[in-house]
Amino acid sequence: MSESAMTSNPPVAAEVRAARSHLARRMLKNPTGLAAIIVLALIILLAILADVLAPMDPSVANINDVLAPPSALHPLGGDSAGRDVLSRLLFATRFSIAGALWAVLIAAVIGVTSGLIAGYYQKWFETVSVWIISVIQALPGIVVLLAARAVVGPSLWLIMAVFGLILSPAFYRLTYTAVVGVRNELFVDAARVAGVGDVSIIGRHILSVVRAPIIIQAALLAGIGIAVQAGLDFLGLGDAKLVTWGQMLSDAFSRMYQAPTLLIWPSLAMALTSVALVLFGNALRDELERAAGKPKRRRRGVAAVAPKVATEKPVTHAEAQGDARSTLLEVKDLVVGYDQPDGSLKQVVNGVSLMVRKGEVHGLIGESGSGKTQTAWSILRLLPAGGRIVAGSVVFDGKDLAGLSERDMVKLRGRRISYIPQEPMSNLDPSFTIGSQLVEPMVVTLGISKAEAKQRALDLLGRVGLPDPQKTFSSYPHEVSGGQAQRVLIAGAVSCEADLIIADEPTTALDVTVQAEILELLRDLQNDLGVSILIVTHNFGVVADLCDRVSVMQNGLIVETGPARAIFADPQHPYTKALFEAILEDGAARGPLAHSADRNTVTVRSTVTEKSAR
Ligand SMILES: Nc1ncnc2c1ncn2[C@@H]1O[C@H](COP(=O)(O)OP(=O)(O)OP(=O)(O)O)[C@@H](O)[C@H]1O
Repeated sequence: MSESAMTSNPPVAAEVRAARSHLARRMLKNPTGLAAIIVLALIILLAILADVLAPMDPSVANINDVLAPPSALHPLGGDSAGRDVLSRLLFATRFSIAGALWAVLIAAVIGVTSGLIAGYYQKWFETVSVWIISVIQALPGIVVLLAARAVVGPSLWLIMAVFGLILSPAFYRLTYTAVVGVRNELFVDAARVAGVGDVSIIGRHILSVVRAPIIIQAALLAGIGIAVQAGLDFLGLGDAKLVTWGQMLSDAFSRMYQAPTLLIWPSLAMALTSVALVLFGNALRDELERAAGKPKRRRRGVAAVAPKVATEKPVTHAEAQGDARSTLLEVKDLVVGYDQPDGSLKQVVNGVSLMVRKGEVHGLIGESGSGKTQTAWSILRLLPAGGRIVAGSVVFDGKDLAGLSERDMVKLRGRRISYIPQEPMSNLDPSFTIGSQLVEPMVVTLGISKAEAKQRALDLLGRVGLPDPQKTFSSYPHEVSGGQAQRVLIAGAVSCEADLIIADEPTTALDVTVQAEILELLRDLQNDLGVSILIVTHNFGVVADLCDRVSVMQNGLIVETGPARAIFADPQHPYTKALFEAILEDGAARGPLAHSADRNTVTVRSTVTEKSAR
């Protein structure tokens, strides 16, 4: 399948995620949503313009207007003290809405911030915040409010701030769950690898996912806030200096038999606002569900495998003559393990040593589950939760990355070491255009202006073979094919002029024809830029096509290492031989591969190789 053909068949989940970015437009097309937005906008407008619209001062009483019926002077009549009901209703709308919003704001700030931090960083913050949130939830809300009223006095703002604290667990749980769901997304990892800091990742990639559920929650809690505040005022516990719907209700209730209509206005205002808030929340949720259709997000699988201890030394081949390039990356005796719930350690890399020289393409090959990806992630220091470097060193350009602080690693990722992932689509955030995802790391990492970064991104998109860079720049990930997305990620990997690119099976998720094109692109870029590449693969065709040197991995160990040509010519380790037996054919050699004399005498039955040899 060609790239263009693939364009017509983008993954459904990607379409679905992109649809979220059009949520506001969809809400305006949803009749319930639109009606709720109009009603809420009108109510808020009345509250803001109360000073202008109110015919009288809401607190001025006139003995002649006590329980006065509606008239030209008092369109809604007078209350029990002879104050204008319409004016009071307008000001009550202002203070009731402001009180509820204040409580929701406090709840959102506390709940969302702690939920984001606990979900993203986890560890001790999660433990502490869960404990505090559980304590808040265990407190009987109304008792706390009454106690707070006794302590702080009849202040609307202080009481509603305490109510906001009581409401905060609702935001915390929502945000925490959403963040945990998205923090391990590949596009979040990709942003991290590109050198984007935690604050930017949280603000841009994580908050964008949780903001719609937060708005829904805020709408529903605002309704509750209005009801609780009215309840307190109704009981006479509110601030007598501020007119609210609760106070109006309390006043009307005391004169229910003389002037029952007084109950109607504040009740109507409360009911209308609460219903509009609930309908707004429901419409937003419906639109989200319609757009999401519960997309399945891919997560790294956790497979069970028996740990293997390093017992054998890798077979090493004599170095290629005249290769005096200096070492860029040296991994020594690397052991990676995952802490298990029973306290034991599951070892997945058992003492790997390998070396990548400047300007060299090094292949890391082995069967599925042999630990190639774990080795690559260890170099980037991006192991999933629970995983850690147990022993060994990862020396990059003279620095041991295994002992580097996270802050220093952030500076290194993207700038000095970049990453090309296995699944291009999952590594692009569906909510943002491709252009913005290329520009952001360049602005952060290279410190250049947005305009400069845009020009650079357009040049790179052209350089990686995308026919219409401007169009791709403005496209969302679901609007390009898998091959095009991989070209975009390759552009991203070279955008900050990294010295080392770690490519984790960069062609696995692609159609074979596209695989060949991507390998060709990598080869060209490597020749032009002289960048070092560590390529993880289980395909000898890829090694033959690209690599100067190769390390063969089995069960978390390197069993054989050396120049690709030497290993192809004379594999020593039984495992390497077995791998070759599985793929080599006896036919005549097809002739040199296109790019390098050092990589030119290998015969491999591989569509990829065949294509590039053509
Ligand atoms: N989160 C995890 N917890 C525990 N073990 C894990 C975890 N992730 C991976 N592993 C184990 O690490 C081993 C090596 O996995 P790795 O992903 O490095 O394999 P690989 O050689 O890259 O395979 P593939 O080619 O299929 O990607 C696997 O056998 C797996 O069981």
